[in-house]
Amino acid sequence: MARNQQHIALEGKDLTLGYFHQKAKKEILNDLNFQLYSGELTCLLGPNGVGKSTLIKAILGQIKPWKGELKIDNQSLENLGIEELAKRISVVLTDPVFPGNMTVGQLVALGRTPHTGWSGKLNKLDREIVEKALSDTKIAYLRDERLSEISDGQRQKAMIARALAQDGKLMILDEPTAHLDLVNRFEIMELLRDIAAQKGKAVLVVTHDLDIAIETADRFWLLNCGTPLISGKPEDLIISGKINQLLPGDKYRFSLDRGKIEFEIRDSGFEIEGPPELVFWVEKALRKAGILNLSHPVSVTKEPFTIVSEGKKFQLIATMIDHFNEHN
Ligand SMILES: Nc1ncnc2c1ncn2[C@@H]1O[C@H](COP(=O)(O)OP(=O)(O)OP(=O)(O)O)[C@@H](O)[C@H]1O
Repeated sequence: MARNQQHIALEGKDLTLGYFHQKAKKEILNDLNFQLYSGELTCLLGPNGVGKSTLIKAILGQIKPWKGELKIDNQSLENLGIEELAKRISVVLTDPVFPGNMTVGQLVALGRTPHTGWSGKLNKLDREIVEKALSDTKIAYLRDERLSEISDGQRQKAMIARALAQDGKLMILDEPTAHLDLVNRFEIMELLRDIAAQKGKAVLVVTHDLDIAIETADRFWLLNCGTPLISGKPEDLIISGKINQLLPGDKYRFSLDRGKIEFEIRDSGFEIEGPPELVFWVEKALRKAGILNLSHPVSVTKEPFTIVSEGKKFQLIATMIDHFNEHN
């Protein structure tokens, strides 16, 4: 969808947030401006303690902004009651507490509560929506399983199914992939991306999982202490170097070539010849082994992988490092 047709589901204007702590004002975020678009998966990234959860609390109406305004569908949050917010925003928070003997089906049905009232009685449409949420998240087979008897990844999908059944136009998830294995982390994020794209929802995910966020997110919001919120396509933020906002100091840098965080590459004393992708891994292993310069030139060849140094040949980096350590 072209930008000028994109629907702004949530907007923050000059937002300042904080807490009252022991009678003193503790400002956490100031003058934030942002727009969250429908149909997109947006990942909110930033260091520990920068205020990501604080921003989520404000969006959920749990804390009031000290300054500025939050708008949902162009309506000020202040004018929306808690019940109205519950219909518009589906939330998956970290470590939710639900009784272990509750079944997956019952949990997902709870998502309908804002629509059914507290009686919790589901009508035909509610039941259809619950079934659809179970099938969209591919956990219909877990319907009768108890929450205490399924895996963390399955429970996370059940929480997402519950949020889907709630059917808010906005979905907010705080670290939904924490504690999951690599495949499940990808699966959850891809599921969220599909939900955004196919159902036109605005999905905001707080995450520390930079690799997977790069693979799946349509947009990043980068938060850092004392700087404005940076919003953009992950690829644009990588190319412009703005992604390095996540890495204060000069110890680490985001490598444009490799697409991940690395130690800042300073001029090394290495003279290694060969295909760049092999030289890269040899240099990395040497640096990790504390070897920061080589007294002799080294060359690397492919197929079979061979390292040649001082007339000696090594088929493994480990053997070369052992040799180097023994003779230096
Ligand atoms: N209820 C509270 N009262 C006072 N200060 C608080 C409260 N909750 C959080 N803070 C402070 O606000 C700051 C931001 O906390 P927040 O939980 O929003 O950070 P975060 O970016 O979500 O961190 P993390 O990545 O570790 O989850 C921290 O300094 C924290 O100590």
